[in-house]
Amino acid sequence: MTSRWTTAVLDTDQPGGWAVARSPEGFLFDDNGALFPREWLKRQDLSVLAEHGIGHLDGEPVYLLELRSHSDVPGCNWKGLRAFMLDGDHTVYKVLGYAAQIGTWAREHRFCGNCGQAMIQVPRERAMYCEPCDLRSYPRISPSMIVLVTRGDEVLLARSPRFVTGVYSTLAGFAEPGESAEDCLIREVREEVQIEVKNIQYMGSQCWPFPHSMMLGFHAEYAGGEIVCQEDEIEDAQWFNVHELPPLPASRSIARYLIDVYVARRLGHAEPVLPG
Ligand SMILES: NC(=O)C1=CN([C@@H]2O[C@H](COP(=O)(O)OP(=O)(O)OC[C@H]3O[C@@H](n4cnc5c(N)ncnc54)[C@H](O)[C@@H]3O)[C@@H](O)[C@H]2O)C=CC1
Ligand SMILES: [Mg+2]
Ligand SMILES: [Zn+2]
Repeated sequence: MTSRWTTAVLDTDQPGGWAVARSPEGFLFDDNGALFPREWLKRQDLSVLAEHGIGHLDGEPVYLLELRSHSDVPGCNWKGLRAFMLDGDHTVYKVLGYAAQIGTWAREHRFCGNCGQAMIQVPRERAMYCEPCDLRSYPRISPSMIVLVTRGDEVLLARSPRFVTGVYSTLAGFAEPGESAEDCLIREVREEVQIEVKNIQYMGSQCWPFPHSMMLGFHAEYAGGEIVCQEDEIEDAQWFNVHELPPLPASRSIARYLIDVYVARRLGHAEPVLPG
């Protein structure tokens, strides 16, 4: 299967193509979605911070206009990336997720972290460059482990105070320097619920552009301990029977995929497919 969306570093001096506009309020959209004819979009009254050529959608070039602030465009509105993730065309969400990560990274790397001088976009490469320091900064990706811990018919799910009311999810956390994926997983499960795990199995990965996580998904079996929730991070954690699950995370998340796969295996149903 050929992919509808491929990333590329495009020359912003070339005319034409599609463009998306991103402000701190999210992406601009109208009845046709979030992709606009680029020449039309550039004629609107937008406070453009930077333009990036980000890839091809169905063979057409796509650009990002990263804005300082949002402004009123007749017939259009602004919407956050999360809303595009929850609903609508998955390929468009992938385009916007990539655009958001490039926009965030370029915005946060306008100045050199070493000497503080202005950095420049490197032509034909996704990098910001400081000439005096000969320093290149590339888009940042933060590896995060996410794990479904199980004990027979039971799955361990937890709530962060940040979650939507009632929703329980798998445990997750960012890798620290010096850790393997497995080290991180074991540490996060210990820190968040004081449970020990065994038989760690890699299940798949997912880009999570909020703002730049790369989720590495695992399954692990319970090996010991009683649940003790980490203060401030975990509001509640419980063992749930696969027949009596609480409200779960969004269907496009890897958290949901990890849960759905295990439930399907226990119940002998067809396994779901991880959204890319
Ligand atoms: N796609 C999915 O299904 C899910 C994705 N996630 C994502 O996984 C990531 C990690 O989950 P959490 O439980 O929030 O992490 P966590 O358990 O490591 O705790 C969050 C804390 O980590 C620190 N932190 C923030 N950004 C960091 C970074 N880039 N590197 C290192 N430490 C950082 C902060 O102190 C923050 O309060 C988040 O981006 C979250 O949105 C979480 C659950 C489901
Ligand atoms: Mg966590
Ligand atoms: Zn510098």
